[in-house]
Amino acid sequence: MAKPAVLLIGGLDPQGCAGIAADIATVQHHDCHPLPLITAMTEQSSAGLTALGAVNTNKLMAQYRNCKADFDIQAIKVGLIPDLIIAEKVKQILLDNPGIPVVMDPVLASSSGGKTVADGVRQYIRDELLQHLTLLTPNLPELSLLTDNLEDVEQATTILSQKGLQACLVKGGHADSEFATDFFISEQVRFYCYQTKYASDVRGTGCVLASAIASHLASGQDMRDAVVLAKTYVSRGIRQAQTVGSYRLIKHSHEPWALEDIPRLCYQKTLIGQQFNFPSCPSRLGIYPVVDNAEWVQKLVDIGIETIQLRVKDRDEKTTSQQIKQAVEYLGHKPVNFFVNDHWQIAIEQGAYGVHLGQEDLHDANLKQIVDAGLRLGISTHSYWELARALAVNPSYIALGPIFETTSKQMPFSPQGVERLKQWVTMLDGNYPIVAIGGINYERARLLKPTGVGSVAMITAITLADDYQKTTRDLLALWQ
Ligand SMILES: Cc1ncc(COP(=O)(O)OP(=O)(O)O)c(N)n1
Ligand SMILES: Cc1nc(C(=O)O)sc1CCOP(=O)(O)O
Ligand SMILES: [Mg+2]
Repeated sequence: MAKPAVLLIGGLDPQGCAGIAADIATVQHHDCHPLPLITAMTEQSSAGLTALGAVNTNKLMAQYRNCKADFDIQAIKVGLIPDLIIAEKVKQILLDNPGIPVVMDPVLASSSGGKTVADGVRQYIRDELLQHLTLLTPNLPELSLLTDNLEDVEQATTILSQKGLQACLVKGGHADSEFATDFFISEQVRFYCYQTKYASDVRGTGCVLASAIASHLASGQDMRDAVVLAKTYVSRGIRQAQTVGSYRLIKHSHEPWALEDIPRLCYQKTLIGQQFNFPSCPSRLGIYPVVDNAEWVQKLVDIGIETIQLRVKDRDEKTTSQQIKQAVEYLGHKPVNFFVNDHWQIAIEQGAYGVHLGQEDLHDANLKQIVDAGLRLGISTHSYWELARALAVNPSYIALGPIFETTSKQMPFSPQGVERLKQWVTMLDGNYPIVAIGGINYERARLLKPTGVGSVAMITAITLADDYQKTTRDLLALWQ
């Protein structure tokens, strides 16, 4: 398959640290093809930016037409716009590519100091370009410059969205002593992404972040995943930063991420950095049937199942409560990891071993109450941003699904596949037990075993089996 082409509109830093040079390296590392369109031949050093060096617009447009002639542009990243004439050409290019994701890192002042872009450019970005962008990634000073010194981040981003901006990622949006926090806002969703602070002396990080997001969008990723993946890439790059000349630069690499590289995600400012300490559960939870009544719990535990979930849906409170109570009473002191799906209050009341919650369930659940009651917590994930959300909660295990196509539940996620599961097992190894779920039967469980995943959960493979006892025994023997 052809590599997605990403048009990079920005300035050349002849020292190769920021701007187009950083963009090219990033896009290439994301398996996309960079189309560098240079707006300015800057003169800069560690002492600052001394000249912007806007290029001739006829040359710029001739270069653009050449790119367009041979490549199918899948995303555009915009960086330095040195003057108004170039700004007008950038608008022309954006209008020429309707429906293509556009990420803009508004370079309004060089991080190394010195010359800044003309005042008119700032106004032009606000009045003429914002409405054509998919995402803007300002830092706090840039956000302030674009909104006439508004201090309040949420108010400032609201103003930008009134100008037609679709989404904004404010870097360092809520500066805090321990964490570096970004704020993402779009019409559909708003969230905070936070991480322990890394060294701040690394150059070109804004360019790398925006180019990485553009690359993920070019590859068809969801915006939330593009943001979380790009932030992970930047964090790892900063953690492994290398000294080059007078600078510290991001290391571009394909090495696996460390858990600390992934940002934590939450939906409320008050939850930034809030840690929970759920009790641990075995690192290998084994064969994990998910059933809808207490009778199934009894039948499967009698065969030797040690981890099981009661998932009662669409039943009244009284029946649900009775089912959970019946299962707990039957289990008594048996060494069984008994999880209750969704109904965390009843799980606490009845003294279950743990609770399983999905991402939406997390909005309503009182996690502190679950921790205080000593119950374990499992969380569903189906994407990287959901993983970032789960990590913020620090659960007892993380479920990834659907690994294969499932008929048991309608969901907007395509199958994750075996390779993705393998990647998560490596990444979370030793920190979080993983449960794989979705379309898993005996044959598929056999395929998943070499990934090292500690547990496979299933509904229909057992509950609709011709001979559920034989199927369960076979699965237990396979997972020995
Ligand atoms: C082990 C396991 N993994 C995932 C799920 C799904 O939970 P959730 O996303 O909350 O969806 P519902 O089960 O409530 O429909 C699960 N139950 N168990
Ligand atoms: C309840 C559920 N949650 C999933 C997730 O991906 O979060 S997949 C799923 C259904 C699993 O049923 P079966 O084993 O019959 O495919
Ligand atoms: Mg649920």
